[in-house]
Amino acid sequence: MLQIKSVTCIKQERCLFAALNFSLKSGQIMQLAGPNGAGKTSLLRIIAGFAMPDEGDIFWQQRSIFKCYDEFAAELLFIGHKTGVNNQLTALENVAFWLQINGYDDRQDLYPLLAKMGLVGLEDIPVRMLSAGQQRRVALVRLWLNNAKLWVLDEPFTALDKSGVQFLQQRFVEHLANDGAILLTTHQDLTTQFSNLQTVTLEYRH
Ligand SMILES: Nc1ncnc2c1ncn2[C@@H]1O[C@H](COP(=O)(O)OP(=O)(O)OP(=O)(O)O)[C@@H](O)[C@H]1O
Repeated sequence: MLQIKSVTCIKQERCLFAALNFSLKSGQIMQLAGPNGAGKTSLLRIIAGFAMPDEGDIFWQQRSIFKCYDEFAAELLFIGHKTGVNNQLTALENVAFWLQINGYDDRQDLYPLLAKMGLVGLEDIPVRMLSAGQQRRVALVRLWLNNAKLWVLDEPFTALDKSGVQFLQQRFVEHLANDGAILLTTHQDLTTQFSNLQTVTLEYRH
């Protein structure tokens, strides 16, 4: 499904990683580990096609993502550090917008979806007035609103409480069972036992 071939990244004359190789198949989850500054976000951004590697290439279904980016992008859901949520809008308005751009029926009842993420009573408040964890919950509603096969998630558990972390991992299980694949960074251990979990660790290189 996804192959990282011989990928090198250099930032400010520091080589973050060199000739990195790994692959991810459908049904698999991969945790990218490593200390602050090791290059995890840089790698995720390259894999999502937002930045070019200094060397190497990323393949999706055997083709370079840089040569078939539109097809790859249609299969990708990237949720990064910045939540991608419009802070001026309410949670409900954000979700209605995502539904529209993903071609879903935007007249459906959105309240149950927000309730799933523990946002009952907060649906109509501008997102900027929510806590960091609540804002992240709004951002993560997107995991229920698309058919992307590959999820690339940078620190998805940040600011979530225990129940949020658990709920998110249940969603991961569903996605993997539907032949999806997940690549994520997290500084905390996953609490769900995933049978198809792989870990890649980036060391901090000086
Ligand atoms: N846009 C940029 N321009 C220059 N240097 C950058 C840029 N983005 C990141 N870096 C540098 O690249 C290195 C790796 O950063 P990156 O964010 O990929 O690390 P990380 O492993 O995700 O860290 P963390 O665990 O703290 O999120 C850091 O030393 C950082 O200063």
